[in-house]
Amino acid sequence: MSEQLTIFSQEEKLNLPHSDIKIYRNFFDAKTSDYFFSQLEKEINWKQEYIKLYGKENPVPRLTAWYGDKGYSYTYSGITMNPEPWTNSLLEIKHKIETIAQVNFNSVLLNLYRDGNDGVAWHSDDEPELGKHPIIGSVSLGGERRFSFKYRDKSNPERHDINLKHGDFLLMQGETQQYWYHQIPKTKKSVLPRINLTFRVIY
Ligand SMILES: O=C(O)CCC(=O)C(=O)O
Ligand SMILES: [Fe+2]
Repeated sequence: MSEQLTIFSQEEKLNLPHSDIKIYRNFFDAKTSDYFFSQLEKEINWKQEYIKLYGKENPVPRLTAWYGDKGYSYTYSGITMNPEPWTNSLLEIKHKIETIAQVNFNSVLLNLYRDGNDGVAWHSDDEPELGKHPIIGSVSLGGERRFSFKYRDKSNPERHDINLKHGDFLLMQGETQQYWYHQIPKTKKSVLPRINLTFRVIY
C-alpha cells in the first residue's frame, strides 16, 4: 500500500481501509526535537510498570509515564495511572500538535524505548474512556523505530509498516483503533533511545 501525498506537502495519508492515519514528517525540526528529547529524558518521572500474567509480574518492556489534566485517570493493561501535572515542554508540544489535530488533548502517555529490547506489543488504543473514535496524536523523538499496523479481523491479512523518525507526528483517528492493531516491534538492530508521546482525549 503506498503513502499518498495530499494537500500539505508534509502530510502523508496512509491509504488503509477503515482508517484515518496521517503522518507529518519533521513536524518538529531537528534542533527543536533534540531540545525536547533532552528535556523529557531528564524531567519526566519515568516508571517501570509490571503486568500480571498468569500470576507472574512481568516488567513492561519500556519505561512509561502519564501526564495530563487533573482528575482523568487511565487504565492501561490493568495498570491505573493518575496523571502528573503538565510540564512546560509537554504543553509546548501539545499546543503545536493541537493546531493540526483541532482538539484539546487532556492527557499524554509517554514511552521511553531504551534500546531494541524495548517495544510495545500488538494492541489498539480502544479503552472505553477514549470514546468511540479515539483521537491519538503521537510524537516521536530520538531513535528511528518501525511502527506496524495489522488488521484486527484475521480474515484480512493486510499489514503496513512505517518508520517513525525524530520529530515525526502521527495522527490516528476515526475508525482506526476499531479496525487496526499497531505495535513497535523489538529489534536486533542497534537503535538509539526513543521517546514517544501519545496525546489522548479522555472523556
Ligand atoms: O511508541 C509508539 O510509537 C507507539 C506507542 C503506543 O502505541 C501506545 O503507547 O499506545
Ligand atoms: Fe498505541
